Amino acid sequence: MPFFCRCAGVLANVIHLPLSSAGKRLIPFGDLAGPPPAGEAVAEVGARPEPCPAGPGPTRMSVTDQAFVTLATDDVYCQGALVLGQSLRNHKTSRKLTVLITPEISSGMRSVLRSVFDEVIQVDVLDSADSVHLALMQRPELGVTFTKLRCWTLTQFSKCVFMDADTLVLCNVDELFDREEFSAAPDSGWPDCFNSGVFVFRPSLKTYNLLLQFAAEHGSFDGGDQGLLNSFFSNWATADIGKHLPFLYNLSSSAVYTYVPAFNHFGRDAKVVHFLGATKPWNYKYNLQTKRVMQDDTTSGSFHQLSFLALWWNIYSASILPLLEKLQKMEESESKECKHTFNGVEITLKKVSPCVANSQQMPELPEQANEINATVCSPEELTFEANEIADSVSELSIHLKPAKPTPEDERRKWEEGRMDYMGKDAFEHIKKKLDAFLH
Ligand SMILES: O=c1ccn([C@@H]2O[C@H](COP(=O)(O)OP(=O)(O)O[C@H]3O[C@H](CO)[C@@H](O)[C@H](O)[C@H]3O)[C@@H](O)[C@H]2O)c(=O)[nH]1
Ligand SMILES: [Mn+2]
Repeated sequence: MPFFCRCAGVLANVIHLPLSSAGKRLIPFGDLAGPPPAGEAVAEVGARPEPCPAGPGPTRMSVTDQAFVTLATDDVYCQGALVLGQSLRNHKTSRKLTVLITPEISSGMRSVLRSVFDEVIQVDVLDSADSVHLALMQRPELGVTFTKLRCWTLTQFSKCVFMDADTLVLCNVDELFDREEFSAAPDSGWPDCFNSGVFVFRPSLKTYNLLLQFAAEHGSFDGGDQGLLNSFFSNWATADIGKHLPFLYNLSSSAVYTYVPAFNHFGRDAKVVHFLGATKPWNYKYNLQTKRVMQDDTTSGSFHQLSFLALWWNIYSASILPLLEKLQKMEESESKECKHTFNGVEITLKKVSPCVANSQQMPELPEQANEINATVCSPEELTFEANEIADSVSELSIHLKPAKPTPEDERRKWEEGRMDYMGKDAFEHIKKKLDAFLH
């Protein structure tokens, strides 16, 4: 059987569709915290009066002049946009789903986006090119987030909710459209500023032009859109509490880590999780069989963070991967890996031994969390299990495809004495080149 067929079989075997199993709301930490005390959800100041409904509610009348909007300027951020869009669909939003993309997005990815979003709209990149301020945040890549400002040009809609491609909704959040421009939640790093990962706005060319003018005159204090928008909507902190979204609508997964008691107390009502910071869900690897996120030297996370990450990957493997598969059959490869390759992105499905997988993941887990306890294998078991069930265990990861080295890179390598003696710089290859040159 060709390997891609076996991969498909593996997927069919191990992936469950937790989000479509109606009636169950996926709160990864719910079981740990026990049942909510009566009336707790109503006691929150400024939040919606009833708790997050359990699972998708009844289908609502669709509202065509309002939309959730996100942005992706490359195929990697598209993976995030797809999971966000799917999470909004899973929770039966009644609003349109729109994604802004830039010319760099591959045609394959565009067609996948079209199967999740109602509208895929191309815009040109706006870049702050403000390396000094971006360096302060240690995020030189965030200049392109100025492209977010393009969302004000979507004047076919009367009101929109912008959501970063690294956010995920945990329940229906259509009530956000009851808010006015400019509503946003506090930033966990500096709560007198809002975080620009989730905000309510009214598209308007007038506002758009004012924003561009403001950007040209004042720049952004952090080099990204968040600094600019905070300076532009500068009375957010003090003017109207109605424009302060509860933190539950933009729960930064890193804040969970800094105030654990608050998270334990309020976290069950979280509605939107935001994976802000340099490490995104797609930088982790995911074990399809155990449904757990794996860590290596470059990634880390608390138990709660890992639970949110697992939720992201659940949606990715259950709903997004099949769309990618439809588009492009996974290739057979000698290293027992299936790969989807898009413009600059490789999505890899790899067979691994379960014990190897388990040994890499989750640090210490709370005792109650037995449903996600790691399997501990002795060396004998390891050999046995690797032989017996390696076939049924798969690992999923998303990578940036390494860019081809330029001729300058190659020359520098030679100058620094770092030749690839065993590969393309092996004597036989050099001889071939010389022969070709001489003849
Ligand atoms: O190369 C990129 C970078 C960003 N984005 C989009 O812009 C958003 C913001 O970038 P992100 O990496 O999510 O930034 P954060 O780690 O969330 O950092 C913070 O700082 C950013 C810059 O000010 C703000 O845009 C964010 O909302 C704020 O949470 C993403 O979600 C994407 O929608 C891209 O499409 N391509
Ligand atoms: Mn973000």
